[in-house]
Amino acid sequence: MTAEEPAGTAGPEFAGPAAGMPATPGRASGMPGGAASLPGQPPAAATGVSATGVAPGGRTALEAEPRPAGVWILSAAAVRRGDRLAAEAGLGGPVLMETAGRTAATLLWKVAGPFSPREPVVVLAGGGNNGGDGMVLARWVARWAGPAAVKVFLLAEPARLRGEAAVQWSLLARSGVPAIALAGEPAPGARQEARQNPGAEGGVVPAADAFFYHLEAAVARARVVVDALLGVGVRGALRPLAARALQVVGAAGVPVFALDLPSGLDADTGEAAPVVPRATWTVTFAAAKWGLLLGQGPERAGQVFVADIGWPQETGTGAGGTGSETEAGAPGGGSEGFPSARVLEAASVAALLPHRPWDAHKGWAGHVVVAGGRPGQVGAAVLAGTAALQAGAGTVTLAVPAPVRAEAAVHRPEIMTWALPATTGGEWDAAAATALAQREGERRGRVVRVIGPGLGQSPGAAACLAGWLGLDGPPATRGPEDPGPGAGSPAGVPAFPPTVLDADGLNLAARLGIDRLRERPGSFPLVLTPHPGEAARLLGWTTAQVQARRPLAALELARRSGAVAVLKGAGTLVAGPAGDLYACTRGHPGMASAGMGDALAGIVGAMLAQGLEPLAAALAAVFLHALAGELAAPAAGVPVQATEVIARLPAALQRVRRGLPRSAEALGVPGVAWLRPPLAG
Ligand SMILES: NC(=O)C1=CN([C@@H]2O[C@H](COP(=O)(O)OP(=O)(O)OC[C@H]3O[C@@H](n4cnc5c(N)ncnc54)[C@H](O)[C@@H]3O)[C@@H](O)[C@H]2O)[C@@H](O)CC1
Ligand SMILES: [K+]
Repeated sequence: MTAEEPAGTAGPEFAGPAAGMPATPGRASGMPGGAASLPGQPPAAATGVSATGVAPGGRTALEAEPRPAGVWILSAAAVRRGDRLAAEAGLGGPVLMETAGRTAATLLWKVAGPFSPREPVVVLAGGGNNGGDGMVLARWVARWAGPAAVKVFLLAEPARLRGEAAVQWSLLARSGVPAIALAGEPAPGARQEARQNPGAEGGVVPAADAFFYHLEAAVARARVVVDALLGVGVRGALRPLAARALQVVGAAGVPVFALDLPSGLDADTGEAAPVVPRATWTVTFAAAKWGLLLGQGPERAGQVFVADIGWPQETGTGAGGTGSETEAGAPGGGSEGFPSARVLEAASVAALLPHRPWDAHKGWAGHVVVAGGRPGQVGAAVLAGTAALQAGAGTVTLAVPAPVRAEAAVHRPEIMTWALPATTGGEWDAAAATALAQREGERRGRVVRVIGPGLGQSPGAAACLAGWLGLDGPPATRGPEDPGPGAGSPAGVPAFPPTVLDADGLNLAARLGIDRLRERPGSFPLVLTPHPGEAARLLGWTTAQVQARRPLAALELARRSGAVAVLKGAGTLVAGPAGDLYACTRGHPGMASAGMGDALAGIVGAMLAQGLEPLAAALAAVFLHALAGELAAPAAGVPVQATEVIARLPAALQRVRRGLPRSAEALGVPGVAWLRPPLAG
C-alpha cells in the first residue's frame, strides 16, 4: 500500500502498529511502525484521506496502514534491553527464539532451498541463544525436508548448556536431526588421522579435533552453512575454537547464511576479525544492529534481512533508548551508547514530499539561491543549482563572484545568475554578504540559500559566511531567540532565509565554531551536509573518530549547532537537534564521486523551498539523492556521475510517490524487510 491509497482499506480488525499505545516518553518521533512519527506530515490531499488526515476510528492515516513495523537500528545493549522488555511484557525468550528460528528457516528455504539429504544444510551453533536460534532453524528444516537434510555442529559441551539453548538441544535430539557436539566421542576417521599425525598425543584424539574433522567434511558437501555460532552476546576477541570453526566455514567457500550477525562481528561498530564470515545473507532479529551498517558490517553481512519476531509495542523506542543514558558525543566514549535510529523508507518519504497543487505557480515552489563558485570551482555551484531545479525548486539563482558569472550562466538556461562583489582575483569580496541579501530582497516569495559549493575559504568568503549566518558580531552577544543586530532586512523579506551549509560553507563555519551556529538570529532553519572530513573539522574530532562513531557524530553535530545534520558517506545519517536519528540504506558505492555532495545540497535546498521543515527536507533529499544514484547505475557500485544522478531526480520522485517494495514480500516472507533493498532500476 502506498501513501496515495486510501487508508480506509485497513480491515476493521487491524489495530494499527501504534494504536492505543502511549507515546514513548521523551521522544518526539513516536513508536516504530508508523510513518506518522516522521516530521512534517503532508497536507491531507497528499495522503488521499479525509481533510483532517484522520482515518475512521480516530487513527491518523499512516497509523492505519496495515504494513509491517518500520525498521530500527539498535545497539547491542538496546537489543538486550528490548529482549528484556519483551519478556517482561509476556513474550519470553523461548517464544521469540522459536519465531526467530522459524522465520530464519523460511527465509533460508526461499533464498537457498530446497534442501535434501544430498544437499544438506549445515548449522554451526554456539552455546548461547544464537546457537539456540540455529537449532530451532534446524528443527524446522528437518520437518520440511527430513532430518537427514540438516546437520548441526554444536561448538559447546551439551552438559554445560543453560537456558534456551539447553532446551533446544534436547528438542533437536528428539527430532532426529544428526548433531555433533564439541565433547562428543571422536570419530574413527579422526582417530586414524591423528595416529598418522606425529603431533598428536599418543593417539589420544582431543574431542575438538574430531569435531573439526566432521565439521570440515560436512561443510564441504553442504549446500549452505548456517552461522549460528555467536550473536550479540560475543565478548572480546574470538576464542581459539570459535575462530577455528569459522576458519573451516570460510575455507570451504560454501554460501553462508548468518543468524543475527556474522559471528564475531561487533554488533555496534562493525569491526571484524579476518575469520568473521563473509555471509551471503544475514537475517537479523527484531531490529537491525549498527554493526551491520558500520565498519566492515556491510562487507561481511551480505544481503541483510530484518525479521520482525514480535517484540511487543512496549519495547517501542524504549527498546533502543535515545542515547541519553550515555555520554553522547564523547569520541573516546564506549560504543554502548550508540543511539537508536530509524531506517528511512520510501513510504515514509512519500508522505513528506511536497504536494504541488494544480494551480501552483513557480513562486509556490520557492527560490533557491546557491551562493558559491569561484575561479576553477564554478561547477560545484552549477551542480547544486541544477539539482535544486530538478528536485522541484520554482526558481534557481547562482549567486557568484562577478568574474565567473558568464561561466556559471552557460550551463542551464533555466537558471539565473547574480554577479556579486569580487576581489580582483575573482574571489568573494566581503561586500557580497549584504549584496546578496539585497538581491534576495528585491524578489517576492520564499527564498532558500544553499551556501558553500565552490565557495572557497578566502577571507572574503569567510566574511560573507559570517554575515549570511548573522554571526558577524562578537560571539554570544545575543541569545538564540533574539533576532540580534544582524537581522536587519529589506522590507517583507526575512534576512535569514532557511539555509543549507555545504562544503566550504561548513569549513568556514568550523572556523567560526560549530556552537556559534546556535546563536544564529531567530534560529532560522539550517541544514548542515558534511562529509566525514567536514564533520571532523566541525566537531574537532579526527575523521577516523567520526567514522568509528557515526551515529554519535551525527547527533553531536545537530545538538551543538541546533541545526539538522546530514552526515554523508555509506549509510548517510540524518540527525535533528531534538535527538531524532535516521539512516539511509539506499544508494551504492558508485556514488562516491565528485559533485555528488553539491547535488545533495541543492536537493535539500529545493525541499526547503517547497515548504518542508528542515528535518523533513533533509530526509526527503537524502533518500531521493540515493535513489536517483541507484537509478543511474546498471549495478551496485558502478561509478555514476553527479550529472547522471541529477538527471534521474524526477524519476526518483516518481518512484517514491508510486511506492517501492519495502519488505521482502517478493520472497513471500511477511514481516521480513530488507535493510539495504536491492538496487532500484
Ligand atoms: N534473548 C532473546 O530474547 C532472543 C535472543 N536471540 C538470539 O540470541 C542472541 C544473543 O544470545 P546470547 O546473549 O546468549 O549470546 P550469543 O549466543 O550471541 O553468545 C553467547 C555465547 O558466545 C560465547 N562467547 C562469548 N564471547 C565469545 C568469544 N569471544 N569467543 C567465543 N565464544 C564467545 C559464550 O560462551 C556463549 O556461549 C542474539 O544474537 C540472537 O541471535 C533470538 O533468539 C531472539 C530472542
Ligand atoms: K551468527
